[in-house]
Amino acid sequence: MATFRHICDSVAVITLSNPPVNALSSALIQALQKALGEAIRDSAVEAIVICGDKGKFCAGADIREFNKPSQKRGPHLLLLTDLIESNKKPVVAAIEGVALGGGLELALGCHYRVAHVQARVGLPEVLLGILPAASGTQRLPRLIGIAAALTLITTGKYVPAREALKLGIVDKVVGENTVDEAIRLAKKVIGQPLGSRQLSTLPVQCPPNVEALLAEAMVKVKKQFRGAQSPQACIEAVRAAVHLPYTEGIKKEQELYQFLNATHEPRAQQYAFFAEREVAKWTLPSGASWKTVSPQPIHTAAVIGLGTMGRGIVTSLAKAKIPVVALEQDKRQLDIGSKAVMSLLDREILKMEQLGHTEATNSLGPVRFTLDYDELKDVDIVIEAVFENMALKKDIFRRLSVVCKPEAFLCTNTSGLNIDEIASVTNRPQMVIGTHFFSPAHIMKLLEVVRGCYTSSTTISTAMRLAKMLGKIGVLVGNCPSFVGNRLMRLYVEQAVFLVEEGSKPEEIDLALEDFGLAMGPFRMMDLAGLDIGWKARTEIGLTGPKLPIGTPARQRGSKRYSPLPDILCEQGRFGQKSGQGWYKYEKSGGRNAMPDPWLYNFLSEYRCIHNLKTRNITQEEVIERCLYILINQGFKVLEEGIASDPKDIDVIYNNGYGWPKHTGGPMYYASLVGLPVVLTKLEKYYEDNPDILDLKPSNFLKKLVASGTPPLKEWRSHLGSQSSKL
Ligand SMILES: CCCCCC/C=C/CC(=O)SCCNC(=O)CCNC(=O)[C@H](O)C(C)(C)COP(=O)(O)OP(=O)(O)OC[C@H]1O[C@@H](n2cnc3c(N)ncnc32)[C@H](O)[C@@H]1OP(=O)(O)O
Repeated sequence: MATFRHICDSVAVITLSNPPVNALSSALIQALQKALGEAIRDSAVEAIVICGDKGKFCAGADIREFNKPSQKRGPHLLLLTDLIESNKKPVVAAIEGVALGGGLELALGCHYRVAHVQARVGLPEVLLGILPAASGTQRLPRLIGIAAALTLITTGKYVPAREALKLGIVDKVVGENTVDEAIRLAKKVIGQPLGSRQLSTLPVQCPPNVEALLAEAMVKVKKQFRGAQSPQACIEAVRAAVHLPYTEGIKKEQELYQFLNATHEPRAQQYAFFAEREVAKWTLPSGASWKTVSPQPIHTAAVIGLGTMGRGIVTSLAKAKIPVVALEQDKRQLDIGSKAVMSLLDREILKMEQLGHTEATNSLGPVRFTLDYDELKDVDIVIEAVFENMALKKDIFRRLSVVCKPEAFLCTNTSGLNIDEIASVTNRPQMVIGTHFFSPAHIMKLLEVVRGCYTSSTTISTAMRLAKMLGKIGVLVGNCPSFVGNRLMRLYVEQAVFLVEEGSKPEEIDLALEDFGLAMGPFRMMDLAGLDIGWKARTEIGLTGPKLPIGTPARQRGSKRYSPLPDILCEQGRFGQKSGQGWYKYEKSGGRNAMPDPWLYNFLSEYRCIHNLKTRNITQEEVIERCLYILINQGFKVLEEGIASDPKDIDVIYNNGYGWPKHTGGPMYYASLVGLPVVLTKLEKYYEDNPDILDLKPSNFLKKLVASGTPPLKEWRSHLGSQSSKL
């Protein structure tokens, strides 16, 4: 756990050991306390180095222990940091890999910190719904000042070693032999006064405008993490560091920690943390799984199409150091696309340089641009990323069948087209898979990996491995129109439009959902994405436009309610931000500043008049419930149909691809927080009021769970019964 071995020349080295990341479990904290006690008492020891086993200092408190009420990690760790700091023998932290959360707090208790150049440090507690409660909010501001500490503590950002050196978090950065260097430093400072190295005793250096700084930070986090309490508590704790002596500040830190711990946020965020790691551990009903099926190596890749998605995917591959061949259909598109890719790559290089990488250019994989399909003949994987047109995609896949080597995997980046139809035109349907990237593809963490009926488990394994190589979270889902993410999203957006027909204003709906915590309300999101995209898709399938049978009622398709509002806006040339007007108006075409549009109010009045729609007062509560519960209800249907195998798959998709607030855990976790009987009763009521909105009808699976006594979320899967899985 924590071992103490004697080193020559009187320096004791204590090694933290708790694989895989040396997290501070209560057992490790106890072992560390024991080892420290021994080293302090041992008169032959004059200095101490603390390091981590297997090249990782410490990833903080053991999150697996968070839900065990009897654990007392915090106070223990806090006492330990005080014990270390007040010790007369100098203590040096040798930071390799990571020093995060409690790991960094431990290092801040030490008198000196030496870091390996590739190490990262940070206080990510805020991302787990808590705050650094082992003195981090009090010691860090004393070390690096209020502004920098606020940024680190409220964002949870990981800082690379060189940046940590600039900020003053670490004293030295080394390229190798971190522990040896720490031992050398420890020996050198034996006998030197430690006063200035005891952070708790230092004054906080406050700029004159400190209150303004804190207020500004508060405004920022309230906007960025709407509805979440931990970022605000972090600021309150830093405010305590500004105004109170250290011991009083610590009391405040503990109080705020207890307050947060009593909310649902820590549990929700920690659920989200583990869910993200669990989804990589896929299992198929056949028994094949990540453990049994090896991925094939991917040394080279190709991307077809250099539109917005293709450019991001090429950049993402280059960032993962995978050599890419990027193909376009004609010279003009190739020129435009290649320039755009080069500019994205330049930005990546700049970012890396700012983070202290000296050889940033060499850390990207090479990209070759071409018009020639023959250049694809040797690549291990192809990702087609042309626009959403089935005929075009099929043409490309036919061609790939001929050109690519037989072992090459063929992926289609589609947000909803049928993978089986695409696979069926190839000579290797078992090697075809959907890879639904999210825009911007080089930044967004989510990758929906869509299994078709022919897709082999080796192909799944390879695509999931690719996600990991790209630093993304791959979530395996089944093949159905719009897969999981967009299938749920469509109903949420449609519900928002129905609410506008019934009397809400777009900005009221956006505000309600943004206050709930969604990154962007549905109308701002539609305007950003472009209303014409959905319009084209609806025109293609005959929901609107020339293919719509004559005599179809304007607000009905089959037995379902339909709103033609978005179609009419498009007919008026209102495509959203790109045309300067959509649900909102903008300062110019391409403008970002959404402003309520009086034109729309008049238009809506006329529309309601024509369709004989009576407006009514719609509460925020109804907006949230109808928009979110219809999405959640569809989540239950997706589980019932075996399109997703577990509620956490849906939550990971929403948290990482759709701006769902992580502090509520994701839509399915949120449903469990609200209580399934409540969700069911509300859906029943809304369905009764709106019998033509068929998707409000509660799913059988939701009803089954409630009838079974509302089991906890982790047991839902076992209640699915023998459904026909699409996985
Ligand atoms: C009154 C009480 C007050 C308490 C005061 C003290 C408390 C301090 C609070 C904290 O310290 S909270 C924890 C803060 N630390 C973090 O948030 C770190 C989270 N981890 C990561 O960011 C990453 O895992 C990593 C360390 C950068 C490694 O990333 P990598 O991509 O290499 O691997 P992963 O797949 O993410 O993780 C590998 C493996 O390790 C598990 N794990 C990671 N961190 C922790 C942890 N802190 N506790 C427990 N387990 C952890 C992770 O779940 C993976 O496990 P698996 O079984 O292999 O899936």
